[in-house]
Amino acid sequence: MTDLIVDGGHPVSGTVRPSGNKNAVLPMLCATLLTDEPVTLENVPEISDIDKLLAYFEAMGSVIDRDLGAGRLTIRHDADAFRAGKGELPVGIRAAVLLLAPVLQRNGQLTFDTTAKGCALGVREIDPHLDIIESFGGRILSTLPYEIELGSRAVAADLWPDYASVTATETFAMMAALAKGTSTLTNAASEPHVQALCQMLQAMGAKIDGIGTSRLTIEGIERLGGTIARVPDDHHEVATYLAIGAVTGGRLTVETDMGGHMPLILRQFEKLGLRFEIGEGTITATGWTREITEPYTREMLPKIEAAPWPYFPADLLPQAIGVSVGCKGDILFWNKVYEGALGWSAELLKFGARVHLSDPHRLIVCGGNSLRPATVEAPYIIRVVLALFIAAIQIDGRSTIHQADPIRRAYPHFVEKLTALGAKVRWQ
Ligand SMILES: CC(=O)N[C@H]1[C@@H](OP(=O)(O)OP(=O)(O)OC[C@H]2O[C@@H](n3ccc(=O)[nH]c3=O)[C@H](O)[C@@H]2O)O[C@H](CO)[C@@H](O)[C@@H]1O
Ligand SMILES: C=C(OP(=O)(O)O)C(=O)O
Repeated sequence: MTDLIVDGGHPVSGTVRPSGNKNAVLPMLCATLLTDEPVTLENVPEISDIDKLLAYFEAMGSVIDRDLGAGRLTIRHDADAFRAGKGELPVGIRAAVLLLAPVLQRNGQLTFDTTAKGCALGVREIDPHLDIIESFGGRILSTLPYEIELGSRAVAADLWPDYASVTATETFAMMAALAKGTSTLTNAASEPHVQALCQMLQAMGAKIDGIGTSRLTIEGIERLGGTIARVPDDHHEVATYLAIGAVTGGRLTVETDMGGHMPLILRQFEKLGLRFEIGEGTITATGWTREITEPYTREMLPKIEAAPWPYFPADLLPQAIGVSVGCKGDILFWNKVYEGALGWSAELLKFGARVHLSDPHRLIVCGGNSLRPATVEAPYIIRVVLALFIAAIQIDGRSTIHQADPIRRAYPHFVEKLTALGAKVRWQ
């Protein structure tokens, strides 16, 4: 069942709890390889990327005890079991690249031939990861497949990469935590999920300064221990549910402790006419004016731009685009991260929207159109399925989204959660 059938025009109202953040739980799971002691993760979401990662761990001989209902998972990698394992690195998930550092730290060598591509957003580079590994003393012996060796203990490094990469910062943290000496990373990514990984490493004994900033300093230690860590709620999911509630004319409350991370995100959706109420541990979408906030600078087009944290996240830009097709005015969306993240936007024309792709990074959506239900094709991009869904659910009548299953990578029980809130949506 890969198609989503959406009967739009019904209010989505009530209260929902978000799941754990995919982009936090994946590096946290990979970091469990840095110790032989058990690690317990709480608030673990039921998503397909985790299933792939756990299948790999099991094939390598790791011991996993997962309580799906409680969202709890305990994992232990005995040194010998993992060394002798015959698992293949998972494909179709970007997080495969997050296995390079901890597997090297554990086994001293690694062979891989996966391209570690997840969503089809353009080139998904592995160079920043390999640069970091080489800086810590790793040697690339061959390419395609890549054979990497880390003969002895990693040696501390000072790095200042071209840009703030989420997964490359996580690779840095996993190399530096066990390296000999003190390492620094300037131009570090600081997304909530990067912070969550660093906090978990700290709880395992790592000495990390600068969490949440663009400069990380890590004093390496000889061994890390087990811990119990909670995966943070997914701020992307929080914003997505709020958008769905608002565009359907519902009143939707999300219960979460992520409010501190949300001000800039909510402000971008407010530019599209969404209205919110902030409570103690809750955010409620209360309405949608459809009016786009006009800048005082009259010669400027209203715009929403996505870039590395603390900017508006690239993983929320599609959802904002999905809202905007129902607005009355014009607005520019600017993806400063990916060079191939907007090609799907022609699908919006099928709903009767008017969009203009200025270049691979910029899209102008012209509002005020009368929209109609449509059958659309989703690319292999999780958040674009949500964009098409948000467009569909605001329009009276039945729409179909083909190949919608990438949402299983990040939005657990999507249909069940929405059905409980009054949405008319099902898999087919
Ligand atoms: C498993 C995981 O955590 N995936 C997330 C991670 O992917 P990932 O870590 O792959 O994304 P990066 O932060 O490396 O950025 C992706 C690409 O954008 C380009 N780039 C990025 C930043 C920049 O300032 N300049 C620039 O050119 C580079 O081509 C880079 O390869 O971060 C992305 C950006 O938040 C998110 O969309 C992904 O969901
Ligand atoms: C782009 C995403 O994921 P990945 O990097 O895992 O493909 C995403 O979570 O939106």
